[in-house]
This record gives sequence, C-alpha cells and structure tokens, in this order.
Amino acid sequence: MSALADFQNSIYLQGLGDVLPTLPTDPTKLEARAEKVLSAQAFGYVAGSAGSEATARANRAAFDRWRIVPRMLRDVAHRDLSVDVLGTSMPSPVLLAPIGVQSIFHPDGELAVARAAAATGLTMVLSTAASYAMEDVAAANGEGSRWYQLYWPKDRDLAASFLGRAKAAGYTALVVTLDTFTLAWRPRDLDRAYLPFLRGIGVANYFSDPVFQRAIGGPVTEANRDAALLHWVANFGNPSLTWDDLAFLREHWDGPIALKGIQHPDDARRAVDAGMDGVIVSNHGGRQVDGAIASLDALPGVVEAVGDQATVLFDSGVRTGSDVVKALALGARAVLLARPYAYGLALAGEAGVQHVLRCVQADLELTMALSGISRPDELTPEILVRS
Ligand SMILES: Cc1cc2nc3c(=O)[nH]c(=O)nc-3n(C[C@H](O)[C@H](O)[C@H](O)COP(=O)(O)O)c2cc1C
Ligand SMILES: O=C(O)C(=O)c1ccccc1
Repeated sequence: MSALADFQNSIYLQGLGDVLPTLPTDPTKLEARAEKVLSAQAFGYVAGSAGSEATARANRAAFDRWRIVPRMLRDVAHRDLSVDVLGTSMPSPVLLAPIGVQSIFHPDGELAVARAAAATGLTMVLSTAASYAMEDVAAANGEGSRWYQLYWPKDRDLAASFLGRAKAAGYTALVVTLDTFTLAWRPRDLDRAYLPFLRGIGVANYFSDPVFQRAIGGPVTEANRDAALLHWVANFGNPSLTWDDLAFLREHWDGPIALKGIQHPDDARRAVDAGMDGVIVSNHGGRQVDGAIASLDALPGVVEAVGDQATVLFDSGVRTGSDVVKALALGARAVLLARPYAYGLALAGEAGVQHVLRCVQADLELTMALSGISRPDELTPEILVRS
C-alpha cells in the first residue's frame, strides 16, 4: 500500500471515532505546537537561525518565487516515488537531515528518530553531535537504512575512529558537513547563554570513543568531566581544513561521500575534482551565515556545474510536498527534511516523527500526481515558472 493510502486510512479511521488527528498536518502549526511543549531554550535552539535570520526567511521566500504548472491527462494511476541515492534505495526522495542534540527535544532523541526512519523505510543521517552513541542509534534503526554525518574534528585519529565505528555499525554513506566548524552568531541562544554541549548533551559519540578517552587519560567520569568538555570544545571543528584534506576522507571511508553546505558552483566542481560522490546544497537552514544566498537559489548553479558528475542533494527550507517537487525539478536527486521532524519528535517521540514523515510523503505523492508526474525522474525545470 502506498504511503498516501496508508496515511489517508489512518486519518479516516481516526475520524470514524470522531477523534481528530492528534498532531497538525500543517508545518507552521506543528512548529507552534512544539513551542508550547519545549523549554524556551530548546525551542530557541531549533527554531532560531544566525543573526537577523534573514537567510532562514530567504530559504522559504525562494520556494515561493517558483510556481508549479500542473499538466493534465498523463495517466498517473501508478506512482512510484522510489529513488536510488548514493547506493541506497529509498521509497521516496526524502531523507532525515542530521540534527544534533536531539535529547533536548525528547528523552529518546535519536533512538526514536531511528525507529521512525526504519518504520517508514526512509534513510536517516545521524549527526556526530548526537545525544546517543552511533552504535546505539544503529541498534534502534535495525534493518533500516542510515548514513553518518561527520563533524570533522581537529584530531585526525578521532576522525578516523568515528569513520571506522560508523562503517562497523552499518552506516553506508558519509556526509561531511563543511559549513559548521564553529557555531555562528545566534542571538536567540546567545541571549539565553544556551549551548547544549556545555551541559553534556550532544557529546555521546566523543565520550564513548577510545581515541577521545585516550586523549583525556581514560573514560569520562565526574572527576574529569569538565576537562572532557573542554577537550571537546577544542576539538569539535577545524577551521584550517582545505580542499587538499579531502584525500584523508577517501583513505578512511570506502563508501560514497557527500559534502554538505555547498553553495557555490566552483566549490561543487572542486568536490568532484577531489573524488567526492555528491554534494548537499545547504545553508544549514540559515543557521550559519546570515545574509547568505537562499539555498534554493544556489541549487540551479550547482546542478549546472556538476549535475552530470555527482549526486546533488538539497536542504534548507523544505516543509511541504510542493517544496520537494520544486527542489527536484531544479535538479536535486533528493531532499533532506530537518526542523519539521524535530518538532514531531518534541510533540510525540517516534510517533510524532512518523507522522511528519508520512505527511510530507503523502503531500508529495498527491502534489506530483495532480501535477501529472508519476516518478521523480519526470521532474524537470519545465514544470516550473517564476512567479
Ligand atoms: C537543531 C538543529 C541541529 C542541527 N544539527 C546539525 C548537525 O549536527 N549536523 C549537520 O550537518 N546539520 C545540522 N543541522 C542542519 C540540518 O541538517 C539542515 O541543514 C537544516 O536544518 C536545514 O534547514 P531547515 O531545517 O530549515 O529545513 C541542524 C539543524 C537544526 C535545526
Ligand atoms: O546547531 C546546529 O546547527 C548544528 O549543526 C550543531 C552543531 C554541533 C552540535 C549540534 C548541532
């Protein structure tokens, strides 16, 4: 049964008992509802962006400047949303973006998200800054499919250790995030003096790592906890990295690699020259460079530069099925969904994440079908006009 039929059934069955769906389907309402259950600090952390938040707004405005021109009488009775992305087959072109520190949203954090991803068949991308160790998340994800996102630490041995652990735990592709070697100027967090890591959230992969433990002289205990956190701060990111360093990744990872945070066509070309398999066009949801180009506006140039040589993925601002249609029409192979599933997690744990994933997929399937599109590879720029 398709995700759509599945979802409509569940709404219908709930309706029979005069019980309305417990969570909103509208992403804006979902965010508003999440604000009610989260602390001001946790909500500010997820909803907030860098500086004046102009780029976060621009991400959404860019979607609104494209309009779909639906086509009729195209026999869309049989729809197949499945795609192959970097060696992973997925039921629809939507992945779960890496989001760190998920236990600030729900005690089960990444474990709940891993279960929801497995239940829906979608691929999750686990952050290095997760609140649970990657082996525990892999166990929760079971037969599901998972990629690993590297925050590339200064200590090369630690980076190599992370990659070895990820491979052993069944993460099949590597996402390397380049745009966040340090957190940007984020007023909402600054004004609350809020940083989850300083409370020991988001460091599970570090504290559980043998290389990290060796560096601080043994396992993390109450006695050396502050020293461990300081070591984390000193090692989290490496601002000295250059394109030449990418050779290290190829040496330590034999699967597909995608660079996340690409916004310029020349950087995409350099990624291909360095032997990378994919790029993720992203401005980190406007959380890094305030005033940066809207992610959707950066997409066509990157696709033109490397679309025939690398897999181009997209995130930043994806909220609805029509957003996915637009990003795919502009050349993305798949998109990463981010904040909306964190809101689902905050509201109802695994069930909340499943709800969000099912909503986006059902909306996507309906929007495609009603636009005359049966399969993702039929989406081309011709279906869009500038509004
Ligand atoms: C709370 C939060 C934590 C995030 N943590 C990470 C992370 O650990 N690694 C990473 O590559 N991106 C991280 N991101 C960025 C997302 O992967 C994604 O690029 C961004 O959220 C897309 O913007 P959108 O949520 O507005 O669609 C984080 C985003 C949020 C909101
Ligand atoms: O907050 C973020 O955007 C982010 O990417 C991050 C970085 C380090 C730890 C947790 C999240």
